[in-house]
Amino acid sequence: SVFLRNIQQSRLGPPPQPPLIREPEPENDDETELDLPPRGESTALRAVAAAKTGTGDDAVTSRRQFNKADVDQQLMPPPPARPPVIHAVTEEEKKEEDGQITPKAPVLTLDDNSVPQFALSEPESPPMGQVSSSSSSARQPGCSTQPPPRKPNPPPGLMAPPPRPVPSSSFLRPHQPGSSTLPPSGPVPNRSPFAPSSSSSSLFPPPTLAAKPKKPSKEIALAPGHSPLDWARLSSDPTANLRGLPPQTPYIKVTPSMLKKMTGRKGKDAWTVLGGRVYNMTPYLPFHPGGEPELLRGAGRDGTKLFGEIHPWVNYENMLSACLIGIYVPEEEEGSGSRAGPEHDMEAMD
Ligand code: HEM
Repeated sequence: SVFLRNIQQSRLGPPPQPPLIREPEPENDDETELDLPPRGESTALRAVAAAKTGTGDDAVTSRRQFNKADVDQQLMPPPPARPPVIHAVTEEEKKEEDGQITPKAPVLTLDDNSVPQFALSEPESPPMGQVSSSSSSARQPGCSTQPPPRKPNPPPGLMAPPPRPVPSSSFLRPHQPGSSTLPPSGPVPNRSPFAPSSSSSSLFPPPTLAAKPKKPSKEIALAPGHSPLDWARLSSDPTANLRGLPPQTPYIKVTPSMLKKMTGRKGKDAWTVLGGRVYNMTPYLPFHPGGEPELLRGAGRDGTKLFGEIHPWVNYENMLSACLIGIYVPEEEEGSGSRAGPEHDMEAMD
């Protein structure tokens, strides 16, 4: 059996060597600054031991690793000092300490793994390389209302930041002594609907068709109980005698000589002619929205033209139906009688 075992060993060859477990090379030389046992050093020590005692691939590999770690340590410059963890005290935290309750902002810290954030609204933020170079002035943009530190000269090896873009609009240009913040002088587009425009595409009417400025109203404040509604109630009352004539007096013919005496003065009623008919305006005087003096302008004469010039829309026939005296007739017809007959269309009015 010993013989057979030797034969098998000679056929199979030497037993396989255990695989060399190589520890990963240190990628971050920062750890050499810490108290942790440097892996590169332990590898180098093991390589030295292997080089002294053993031969073969293991020893060669260990020697190669030892040389590489040694060379790396000599060639690589020392890493930058690790910046301390910065806790930027925000304004909110200050207020919170004072007892004020305000919405809490998240605590922002800077450590090795955090990437400094830059916003376009903070053009004064230091470039990326300056965050770790000046740890005392490093702040997270937006954490404090204090202005960011003055931008120092970039350290050697860092490119200077690009110049700030100059706004193209003159409105955004910062104020300079001697310059005006007003828009640049020049023709300003006039958007008035009445502005003269060379184009005919405007939807506004031409100035000639635009509404004219209205005259100031001459309406007066009517006395209590003399509103238009009060007049409508009074004029519709059949018991009220608004004609100023004896009751049951028929419609009469009124000549110009008769009319001119009825001016509303000297104890006389105010008669007027509107559309060929004679009305007694006396009971309507305190109800006239334009005032008594205006109404009296038409008394004792034909007020048709004057009435139409002021308010042609007013329906005088309905409003003064209870104040109708008769019809307006020329002087020569007066002798035929004061009572107006059917030939004067007074019957139709009834
Ligand atoms: C003939 C002589 C008259 C003259 C001079 C006259 C004058 C005036 C004036 C100046 C106004 C004010 C208009 C304004 O500025 O808004 C007015 C309003 C008025 N007048 Fe006369 N008026 C006369 C006869 C009458 C008569 C006979 C009646 C009734 C039938 C009448 C009924 C009215 C009414 C209802 C208003 C208000 C019109 C409105 O608010 O739209 N007026 N009048």
